[in-house]
Amino acid sequence: MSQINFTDTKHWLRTARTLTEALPYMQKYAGRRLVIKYGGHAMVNPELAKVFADDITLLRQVGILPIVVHGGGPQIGEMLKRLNIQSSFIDGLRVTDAATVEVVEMVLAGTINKQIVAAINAAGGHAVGISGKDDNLLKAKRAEMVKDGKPVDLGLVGEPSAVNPRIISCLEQAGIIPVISPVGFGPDGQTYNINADTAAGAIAAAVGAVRLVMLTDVAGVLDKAGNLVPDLTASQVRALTADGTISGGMIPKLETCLMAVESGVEAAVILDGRVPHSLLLEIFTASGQGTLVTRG
Ligand SMILES: Nc1ncnc2c1ncn2[C@@H]1O[C@H](COP(=O)(O)OP(=O)(O)O)[C@@H](O)[C@H]1O
Ligand SMILES: CC(=O)N[C@@H](CCC(=O)OP(=O)(O)O)C(=O)O
Repeated sequence: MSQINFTDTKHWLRTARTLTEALPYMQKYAGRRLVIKYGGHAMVNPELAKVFADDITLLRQVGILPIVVHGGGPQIGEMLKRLNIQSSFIDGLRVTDAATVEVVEMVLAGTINKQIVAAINAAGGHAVGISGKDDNLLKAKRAEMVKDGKPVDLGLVGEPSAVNPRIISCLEQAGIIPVISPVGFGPDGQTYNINADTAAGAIAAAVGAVRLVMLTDVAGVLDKAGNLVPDLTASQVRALTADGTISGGMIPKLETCLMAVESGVEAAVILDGRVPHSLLLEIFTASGQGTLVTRG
């Protein structure tokens, strides 16, 4: 519905018509938490990365509480290649040995986390980067996977066993945007590689987020003919998974969306991170973007 040019956030904010359109949504989301999963594929373009930082900053400036949980799968892959460490995925999850988990933590909690933090701060926001290890944010246990009736050993892949969101509240109270890398730790101090979608979903559920937004590199969930599916309920997601329409990285993404909406998050959205300002378009306009997942 909106014909406004979204390529410049400041222009967008100055436009009275846009403000009129956005105001009810600003009021709806004011003071509420929005968990934004920023996928590794969505962050490879530096111009889009700047736009993302602008949008996150803007959300905070209008009184919404964004929590960024980031991935970095392609960037981990590049570093593993440089180090001559072989890597493979099963149903969207990286099989992770001791050498791999070291690289995962280095790339996610080091390079990528700090890039995002620096971009938000350069955009005029206040961001602090943490990982799941900080203040016990993400406790993890070894992930269990069964494929074709047989158990699959993914190594040091973790799934959240407990989320302690205290550090998030502390940062928010100080006006700071938390930027979280999905590295967790087990009871014995073992570092676990948690898929960023899974971590974002667990955090969204634990903090009572109003929405979980997943920024990725496709328009949303596509059907077998390649057309965008605008809305999905839990039973439809299960059917699309069973008939193979959904594969690879889309599997943990949709499983997470289901878990989130079943845990009280109002809705989860899979959005095209390649479209400038898709986040603002989704949050502040009536014409939703991507695929909206609800309990149904
Ligand atoms: N039905 C589907 N619709 C859209 N994408 C799908 C579907 N099935 C599998 N995919 C794959 O899932 C990918 C998104 O997952 P992933 O690569 O893990 O993204 P991210 O790095 O953003 O987490 C898409 O690029 C696409 O290749
Ligand atoms: C267990 C597992 O698969 N962990 C992921 C963590 C990063 C991630 O999820 O990044 P994206 O969101 O960019 O895919 C990995 O090692 O690639």
